[in-house]
Amino acid sequence: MLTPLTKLKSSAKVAVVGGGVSGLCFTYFLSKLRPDVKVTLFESQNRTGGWIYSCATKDESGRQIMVEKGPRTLRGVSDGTVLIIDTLRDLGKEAVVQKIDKGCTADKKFLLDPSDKLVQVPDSLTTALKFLLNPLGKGLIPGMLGEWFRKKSQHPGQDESVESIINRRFGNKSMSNNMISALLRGIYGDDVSLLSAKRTFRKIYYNELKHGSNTQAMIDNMREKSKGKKSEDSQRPLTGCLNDYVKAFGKNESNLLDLSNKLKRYPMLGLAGGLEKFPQVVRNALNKFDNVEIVTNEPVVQIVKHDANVKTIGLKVQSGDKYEGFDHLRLTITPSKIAKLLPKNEDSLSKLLNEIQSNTIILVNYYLPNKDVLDAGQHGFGYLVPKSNKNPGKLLGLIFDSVIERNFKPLFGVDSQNPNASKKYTKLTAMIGGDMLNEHGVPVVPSREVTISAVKDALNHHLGISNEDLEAGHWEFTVADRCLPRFHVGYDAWQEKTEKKFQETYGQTVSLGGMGFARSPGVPDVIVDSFNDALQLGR
Ligand SMILES: Cc1cc2nc3c(=O)[nH]c(=O)nc-3n(C[C@H](O)[C@H](O)[C@H](O)COP(=O)(O)OP(=O)(O)OC[C@H]3O[C@@H](n4cnc5c(N)ncnc54)[C@H](O)[C@@H]3O)c2cc1C
Ligand SMILES: C=Cc1c2[nH]c(c1C)Cc1[nH]c(c(CCC(=O)O)c1C)Cc1[nH]c(c(C)c1CCC(=O)O)Cc1[nH]c(c(C)c1C=C)C2
Repeated sequence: MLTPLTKLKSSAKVAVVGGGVSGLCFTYFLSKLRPDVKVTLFESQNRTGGWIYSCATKDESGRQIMVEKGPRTLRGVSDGTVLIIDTLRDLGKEAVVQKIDKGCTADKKFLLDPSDKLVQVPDSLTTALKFLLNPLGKGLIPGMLGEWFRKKSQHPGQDESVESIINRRFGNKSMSNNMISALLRGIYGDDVSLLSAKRTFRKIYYNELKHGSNTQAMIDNMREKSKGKKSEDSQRPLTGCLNDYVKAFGKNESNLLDLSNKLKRYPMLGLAGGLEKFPQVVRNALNKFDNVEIVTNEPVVQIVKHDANVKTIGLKVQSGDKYEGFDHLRLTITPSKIAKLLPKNEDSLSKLLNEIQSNTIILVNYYLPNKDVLDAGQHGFGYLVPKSNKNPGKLLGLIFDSVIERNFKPLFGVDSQNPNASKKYTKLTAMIGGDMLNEHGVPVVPSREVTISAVKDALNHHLGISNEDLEAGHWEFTVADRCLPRFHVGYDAWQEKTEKKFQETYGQTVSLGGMGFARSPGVPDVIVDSFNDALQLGR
């Protein structure tokens, strides 16, 4: 949360709504910090983990396989990733942590050009030249050369769309229509003409606000670096959440600093057996905590607020049971889902929450045993589809899971320990829709058959995979219904207003977490947010 939280009284009772990674980690950190506090976590499904779902299934020959139906990688440069890895170490599971080496095959990202050809996102002089010669690179050089001279926003400090700031800074529409639209689709599943620059493109936004241009920001930062003593990473003290984490749990600071610096060397990390290993490990630990109760298969349907002289808050669940006497309620579900829980007389708060809708993403997994149908030149992390592509299948992008899995290496073990390294198989995940599914603001989801057929066409056209190989594969279809909040222009202001309204209405008895209220929607970010709020409440 952006707003401060007050320390819980001794032996307080806390309710957590949502058993995704936010709710699990908030519960884990708080119940470790404060064994006197009793935490009850409510999860509507029969499993915890939320969108992190490494699904065990069988291929056409009945062989056990795992397909990711949500996230599969974590970025290396993030305090949240340090918290995840250190928690796995604490729980004796560090062996599952895997890294992707910088510059390895799986670190290559591609964009789909207007003629459905893959073009690698530049990571060298050769790939930069190829990119500039492709229509996707149109406007890049003149845009960058003239950036320093272009006018700043007429309304400094006011939010605007990513498309608006990119077109102004780079003096053309090609950048936002091509590379930028693709990159943001690959995180937010939404459109650059709607996404908030202040929230989703902070660097570009604050560079212009503070330095006048990105070029000037680069010059100023280089001057700062040459002025200041370049202290080695290893000597630079931990700051922010990691510093708090060391103090709160009595961690060895240099040990954590080493881990943080080690992780910064890797663009991505993953877990052997799937990313769901992490929420599973945390869940298993929580099952052994005396001060934690986890209630699954029980959707919370209403928050029960009492009149002013009663300081506690209650919850009603779908079965009709009521749970009373909580000193604090932690909500980790999306804003529009929170709105559904509010008492009937809170229209203004409900209206405010409903201003933020979420996009639906369809995930289609393809698995083909014993054959790698991707050409060597296509091996990489995956590809994204820019706005400039016709894109009849409404593809956001496609992840080459088998390439990632073959390139995973144990972070703490010996490199040779990856059983997939020499395996011949193809595993891909197509992500479809996002804002492209919306008709009058409401997601319209095509059938499994229509969607899989569109993905087959796309794999045939974009990657040259034969119909025979496509028909021989195993297919999975998952609708991640309203999974990603829409971070549109004005989102930061909306969050401040909503948190303030919540505190006016509920005082300190409610806090807001999860993707809608963390700095970014990624797993590391929601975990940092969970730790920070648990620390404020539990300090
Ligand atoms: C397709 C996709 C791909 C992604 N890829 C990446 C990636 O590569 N890297 C990355 O870092 N992040 C990625 N993310 C983001 C990542 O999934 C989220 O950061 C993380 O899962 C958010 O966890 P959460 O606990 O905040 O929310 P959720 O996972 O949504 O958990 C909320 C939980 O609350 C439960 N719930 C809902 N309503 C109620 C109710 N009324 N009562 C009780 N329980 C309720 C739900 O069942 C769910 O279990 C991706 C997300 C999606 C959708
Ligand atoms: C094609 C659609 C999507 C792909 N992933 C997501 C969508 C909508 C969702 C998503 N992916 C990432 C995050 C976390 C972001 C953050 O704040 O850390 C979310 C919500 C991770 C991510 N995806 C890409 C990058 C560069 C990152 C950040 C680094 C990391 O965490 O690994 C780009 C990307 N996403 C997809 C593809 C195919 C792709 C690049 C080729 C799938």
